[in-house]
Amino acid sequence: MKTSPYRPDQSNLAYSVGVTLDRFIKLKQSDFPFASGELSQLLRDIALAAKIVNRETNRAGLSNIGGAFGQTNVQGEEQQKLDVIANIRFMRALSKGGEVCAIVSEEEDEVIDLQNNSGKYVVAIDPLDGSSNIDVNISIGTIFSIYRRKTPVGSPVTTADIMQPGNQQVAAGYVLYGSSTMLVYTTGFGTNGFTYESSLGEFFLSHPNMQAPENGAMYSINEGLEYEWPAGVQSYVKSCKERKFQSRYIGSLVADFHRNLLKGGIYLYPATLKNPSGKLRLLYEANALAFIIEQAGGKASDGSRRIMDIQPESLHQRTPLLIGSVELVEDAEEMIRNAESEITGINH
Ligand SMILES: O=P(O)(O)OC[C@H]1O[C@](O)(COP(=O)(O)O)[C@@H](O)[C@@H]1O
Ligand SMILES: [Mg+2]
Ligand SMILES: [Mg+2]
Repeated sequence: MKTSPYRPDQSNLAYSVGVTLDRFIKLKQSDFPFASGELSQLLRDIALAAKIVNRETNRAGLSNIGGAFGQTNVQGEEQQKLDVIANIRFMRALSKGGEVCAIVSEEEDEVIDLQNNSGKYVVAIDPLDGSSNIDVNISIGTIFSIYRRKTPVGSPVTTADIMQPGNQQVAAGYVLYGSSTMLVYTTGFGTNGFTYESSLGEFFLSHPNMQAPENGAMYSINEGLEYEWPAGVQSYVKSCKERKFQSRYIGSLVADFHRNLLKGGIYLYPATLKNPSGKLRLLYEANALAFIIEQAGGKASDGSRRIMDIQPESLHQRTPLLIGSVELVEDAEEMIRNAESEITGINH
C-alpha cells in the first residue's frame, strides 16, 4: 500500500518541520514516563508570554515602550522600560499558570515566592536580554531555566529549591526577538528551535534536533575590554586573529549565542576589572544556555569548570562564560590553563 506523501513519517512525527510547538510538546511528553503535563503547560505559558513580549519589542521604537524606566535593578543597571514590561508579562504568565512555586528574575532583588505550595517548579528568568540594544533595534531575547523543587509539594519554598546547580535543570530555553522570532529549548532530549508565525500566532518547528558544529572560525567577545582580560583570554583571542577567525559581537548574549549555535563559534565573557567574576549571571543566563549547548553537542565553562556543575551561592551571582563549539571551548580552556601555569609556575 502506497503511503500518502501528505502523511509524514508517524514514528518521527514530532521532528517533522512545521509541527506546532503545542503538538511537539504533547508528542515529546512521552519522553517522561511519569509526566503529568505540568511541565508541558509551563512551557506553553512561557511561549504565550513570549508572544506578548514579541509584540511589545516590535513596538519598542514607539515612545511609550522604548527608553529608560528611570530605576536601577539589584545589579545597579539602569532598567529599560522593556525590561520592566517583559518582567511583568513573564511574572504574570508564570504565576497564573499554577505550576510554579517560586521565580528568580534578573529584575527582582529577591526570590518571588508565589505562595503556591502546589507548584512543582522553580523558574529562573532573564526577561529581557541585551537591554543595551533595545532602542537601536538590534536582536534581543529572553532566557529561562526550569527546575523541579527539591522540597515536597505543599511545603514552603526553601533555599534548597532555589540554589540548584545547572545539572538539575529539567528544561531551559531562550526566545530570540530578531528578524524572525524564535523559541529554542531543551528538556534534556536534544535542542529544538521553533519560529513564530505571527499571522497565525503559532510557533512552528523550524530547527529540529539542533547540532552545534564541533568547530568553527568565529569568536564573540567585547574587544573594548581587552586590557582587562586575564592573560589566557588575551592569548586565546590573539590566536583567533592569527588563525583569521571572524570577529562577531552583537552585544546581546542570546543573539551571539544563537549565531554560534547555528554556524559554529565561541562566545566569551571573561572576568574583567569591572566584573572580576564575569558579567553574566549563573542562574538565569549561563545555566540555561549551557544546558541548551550541551544538548546540541557543544560546551560551556567558566574557563575551567563545567558551568552546570557550579553550585550557586547567591541569586544574582556572576560567572565568566566560554560557550559554543566544543573544540573551540576546549582550545580556549587549554590556553587559559597554560597561561595560568606560566604565571603561577604550577602545571595543572
Ligand atoms: O556591553 P557588554 O559589556 O559587552 O555586555 C553585553 C552583554 O551584557 C548583556 O546585555 C547582559 O544581559 P542583560 O541585557 O539581560 O542585562 C548580554 O546580553 C550581553 O552579551
Ligand atoms: Mg541578559
Ligand atoms: Mg536582562
